[in-house]
Amino acid sequence: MTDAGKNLTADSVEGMVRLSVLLPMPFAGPLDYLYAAPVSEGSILRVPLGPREVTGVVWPAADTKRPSAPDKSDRTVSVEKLKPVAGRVDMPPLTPDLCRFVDWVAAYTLTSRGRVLRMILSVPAALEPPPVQRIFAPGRERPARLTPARARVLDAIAAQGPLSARAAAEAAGVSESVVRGLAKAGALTMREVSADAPYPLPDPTRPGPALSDEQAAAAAAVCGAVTAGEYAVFLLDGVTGSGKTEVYFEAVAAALSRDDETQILVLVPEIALTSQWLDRFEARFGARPVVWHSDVGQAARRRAWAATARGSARVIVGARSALFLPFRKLGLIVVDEEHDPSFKQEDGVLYHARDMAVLRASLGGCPIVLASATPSLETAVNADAGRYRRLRLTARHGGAALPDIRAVDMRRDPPPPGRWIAPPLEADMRDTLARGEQVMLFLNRRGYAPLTLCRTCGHRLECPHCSAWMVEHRFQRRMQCHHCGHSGPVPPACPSCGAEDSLVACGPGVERLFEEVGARFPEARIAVMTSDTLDHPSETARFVADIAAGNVDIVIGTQIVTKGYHFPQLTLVGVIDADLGLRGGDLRAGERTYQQLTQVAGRAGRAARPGRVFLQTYDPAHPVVDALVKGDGARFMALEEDGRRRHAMPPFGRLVALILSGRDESAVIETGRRLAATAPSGQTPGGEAVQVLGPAPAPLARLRGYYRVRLLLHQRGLGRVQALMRDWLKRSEPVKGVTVKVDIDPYSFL
Ligand SMILES: Nc1ncnc2c1ncn2[C@@H]1O[C@H](COP(=O)(O)OP(=O)(O)OP(=O)(O)O)[C@@H](O)[C@H]1O
Ligand SMILES: [Zn+2]
Repeated sequence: MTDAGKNLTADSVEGMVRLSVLLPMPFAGPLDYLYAAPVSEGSILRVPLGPREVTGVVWPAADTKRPSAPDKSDRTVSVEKLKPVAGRVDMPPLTPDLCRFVDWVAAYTLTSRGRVLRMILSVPAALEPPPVQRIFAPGRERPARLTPARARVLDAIAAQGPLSARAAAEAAGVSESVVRGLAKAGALTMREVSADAPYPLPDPTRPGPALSDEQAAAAAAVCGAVTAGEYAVFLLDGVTGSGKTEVYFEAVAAALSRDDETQILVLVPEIALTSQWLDRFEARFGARPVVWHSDVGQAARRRAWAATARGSARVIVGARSALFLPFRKLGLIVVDEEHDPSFKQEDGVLYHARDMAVLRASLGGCPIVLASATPSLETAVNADAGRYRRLRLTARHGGAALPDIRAVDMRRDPPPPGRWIAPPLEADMRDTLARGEQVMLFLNRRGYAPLTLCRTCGHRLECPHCSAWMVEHRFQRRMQCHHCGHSGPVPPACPSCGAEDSLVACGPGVERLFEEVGARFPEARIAVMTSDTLDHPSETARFVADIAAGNVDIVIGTQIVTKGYHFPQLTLVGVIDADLGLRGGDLRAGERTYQQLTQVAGRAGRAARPGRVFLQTYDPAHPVVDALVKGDGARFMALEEDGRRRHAMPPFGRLVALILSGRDESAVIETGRRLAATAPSGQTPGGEAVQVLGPAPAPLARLRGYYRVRLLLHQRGLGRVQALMRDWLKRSEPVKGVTVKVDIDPYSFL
């Protein structure tokens, strides 16, 4: 890429050009700098800022169509005051559609463009020249003295090709000084190469499985759009185990086959990014994709970022932040498990990765596939309206039946006191194990018990920093707050009344369930899968391989087990508390519980033998339970849709949450009062009714020592709310020390 790009953004100023440069920092708009020559938009530069030198990007003029955020313009600064650019970074410019994406995300989420750019330039080290590595190859001289150690080094390099000193020493079982000695003697030559080996290329010409008619039709539709290179949104709506992954792999193959440059992004919920998925990809394409998520180390991040920017990384699979990677030529996006709540980012810039992925596809002109067995209502409504194209897979692959789901009425068939598995589930567990098949028990609660209280005085163990109970983790012998991570030893006596041996655990967590299962099935091999026991991907891989190989009889897990696993011998799923997600009554509680239980039920009977699912519930008539038992998800979603439509709730209306927090409770309350006093009400210019609810203490009224208060704006219609929100926020100053977080389209109401 040369400087003589065609998108010049600069005015000439006495031989120097004026460039508008956006910095990855929270303040409002781009700043102007001078440079000796025009530079293409998107180019990455080093510029002075006060005493520092920082990275910035030559920014295109605002897109007139975007919902514009008023920027502090820098245009008024006179030329003499502008500083020159310090230098250019050797990296291809960000593409025009990526720059526009930053503008749109910032405008939509009501944040500054600089903060969004910071999510793109997330790996500063990737902008440095790649680290080099010294490798040693055979030289011209024969060493005068050929000791056995030296001979082994020469043999290793002759066999394996050029090696680093460390690798050669390891291969020969000698110290590195032997390698260096050979180099000094001229028997080896040293050269410097980039430490980043290129990623192996996935091969799209390898044959995939023979697809069923339904699968083939779905794949053809997506491949058509991929080959045409045009924006289209597909909803791949297929029951669990129907081969959605196989279908989108075909689209990946089509995108790879287009040319040598097209890149593909697959977004998955973080915990679904499993070794099983990666193995499947590798089996299909002969190479692993580039992986991007929070557990990827610094060196791998740097390498992945740079390779994405340079275009040499072809397939990237990642959690939501992968959406902000600097692709050169994006030709396909897949969002797997599109309904998953973890696509909503709840820290920093609050965005929904699925929605922003659709935006990115539309700006970049590429197709996007949203895949799910339980599409979100948002997506389903878009599909029904014809904005998205729905592709259905109605059957499991290879004729496997969907599992038989039944409710266990806990009022009629309760487990004995202090136990959590009801008799009908226990009986089926015995039969299943006797047949040599596997059982999965699902309980979405980490730790031993959700609550510990004192039998003598009724005191409950609470987190000192949050309005939340401390959760006992018996495996680690500690109490833990699941909101802030605060932890401490299990107290020997009640901290309130001092009574000894008086603390009792209330309710079940997975660890307690483990205890019960161990006592009732002493012969069974039991594994507990939670984020506590699987804190590293390699550990998860081992666990999963063990289960798939049949070395485990009973798997007990939290939501971590619901995502995408395929265990052929697993035929029974027991949901210990099907009502758990329905309590609390947030807007999407029913929808989310339906989705989660469908996913976990979908792990049962995926291969030759049929599956059964037991839902333990105190309310078998609840519409969610009823829909699962009758296999009538469509009716449940229709009901849900009716309710939302009637109340003009998303996706038929809009919500914006304001979350106020600060150390001083009265300052937080006062800020809430001010915001309420200036709140919009009545009708928007578009004629949609708006109403502001609150301020009210957040359900998590204290978090990490901060007091929290919430307000909720509800607009009965889908007009844009951003301008209204900006005006409102401008009208009232928060009290000093109070932060106001704006959450457009909130998913969490805590
Ligand atoms: N056409 C096919 N030929 C051979 N195997 C297939 C085919 N389609 C699907 N399978 C296999 O069936 C199993 C289920 O498929 P897959 O995991 O793609 O389904 P899914 O719809 O993504 O499932 P879920 O939503 O439950 O995660 C996998 O082991 C997959 O390899
Ligand atoms: Zn806490």
